[in-house]
Amino acid sequence: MDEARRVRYQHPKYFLFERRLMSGHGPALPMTARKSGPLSGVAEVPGDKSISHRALILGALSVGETRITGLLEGQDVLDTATAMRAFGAEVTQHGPGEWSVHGVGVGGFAEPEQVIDCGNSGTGVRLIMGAMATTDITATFTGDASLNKRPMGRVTDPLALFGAQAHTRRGGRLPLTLIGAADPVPVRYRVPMPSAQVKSAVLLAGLNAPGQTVVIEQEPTRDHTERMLRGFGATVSVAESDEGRVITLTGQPELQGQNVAVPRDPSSAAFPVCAALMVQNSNILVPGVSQNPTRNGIFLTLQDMGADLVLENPREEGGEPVADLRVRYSALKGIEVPPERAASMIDEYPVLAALAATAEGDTVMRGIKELRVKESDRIDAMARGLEACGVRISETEDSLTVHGMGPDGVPGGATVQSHLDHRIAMSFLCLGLAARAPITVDDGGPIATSFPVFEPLMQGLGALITRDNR
Ligand SMILES: O=C(O)C1=C[C@@H](OP(=O)(O)O)[C@@H](O)[C@H](O)C1
Ligand SMILES: C=C(OP(=O)(O)O)C(=O)O
Repeated sequence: MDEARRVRYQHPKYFLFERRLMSGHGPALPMTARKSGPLSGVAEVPGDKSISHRALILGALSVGETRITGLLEGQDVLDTATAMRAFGAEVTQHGPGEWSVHGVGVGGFAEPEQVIDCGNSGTGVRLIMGAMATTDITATFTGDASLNKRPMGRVTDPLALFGAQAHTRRGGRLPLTLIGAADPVPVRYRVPMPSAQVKSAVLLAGLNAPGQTVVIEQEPTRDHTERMLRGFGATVSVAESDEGRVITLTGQPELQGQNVAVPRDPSSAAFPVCAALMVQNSNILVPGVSQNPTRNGIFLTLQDMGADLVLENPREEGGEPVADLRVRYSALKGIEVPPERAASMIDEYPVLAALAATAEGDTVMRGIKELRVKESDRIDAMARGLEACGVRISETEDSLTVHGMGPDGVPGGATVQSHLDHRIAMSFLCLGLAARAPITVDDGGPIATSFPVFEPLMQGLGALITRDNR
């Protein structure tokens, strides 16, 4: 058995999840959440998914050793680790969350012998396509049924400007083969939608192009790639202009392996935090969560809704601002979420929509069109699921309004479809802890892509969540 598979099989708890995700089909894993007593205790959520992908990819593009602690061992990140091995890096797990990468240097990727299967991960496939697009090699990428529906033209279009060629029969979707540019040229690219994945793919491609690659984003999106590129030794400057945020990268640096301490994931933290705000009399602590300002929109929004959410012990860890989140149950009021905040909380709208159902009044979420091209169409998935649970919603192409029913008002008593989307599954399981009747999600398997310990962690706080196929 190769190293990649061995590492996966070392996680017996998640064996079922991973078997299913690796094969791309198999039995669904229905899960049910029931009305629970107050949640209490300490919720140590796993490492940040965005930073974990980047630590592996930048480690692979560096010379020398990168040591990573706190790596998220979710399936999305494990698939990126497997891909980095296929491109020639040595990636080793030393203990829980402790990994090392011996990189091949910028431009040093080898041509993979196998198809690169990124599973459920948009971040994985888009960043890896960027990282290989300016090397004279060819690779074929695929994913699961969800990823293979998602748009890849948003990445292959700018990569073509460097000289890379994408071939797909599926209208810009996976599976696709990317032929890297033999003589890459640097690029100036204005990202047409708020997307850190597109920005990052262009920056990673720019690494092996001579001269300066410039990426312009109209709205700031998560900035981990810029921060980490600098940390690995690249020259990256950021300037605000009338056009937006202008990021300039000097190509062909020699990146040096680094020590990366991955902070805990704010997107995962949002689930126990919102659950504690739905279940009356809850009081939990979520320590060491990243408070990067490009990621903290959900916490600001919860405070705007009236949440008793206190950031204790703010500090810097591994170059990221972090804090311990103390959350006490609070009766919330619906608000209009500032649309300019959308990019800083894009993955948190599903759980916010669930929480909004238990608030008093309407919660209006606008400027969220990007949610339609995530692991599922998240506006549709939340709208249909909430309706099934007896909650009234209104939606447009780029907005969702949830008409709150108050702390005890959500009927529940439904089975909701998760559409191979971890965040939809977790959001409805959180809502089920506060609804009058249990909520079942048809398939909790994908939760292992980003938050493999969700179930034991929530149970440890007192949440009544069970698997239904025992
Ligand atoms: O760059 C990243 O790590 C991510 C960017 C976001 O996607 P988009 O770039 O599609 O907005 C986010 O939804 C995803 O979970 C992680
Ligand atoms: C959108 C997400 O991930 P990705 O795009 O990497 O699949 C997510 O984790 O919510």
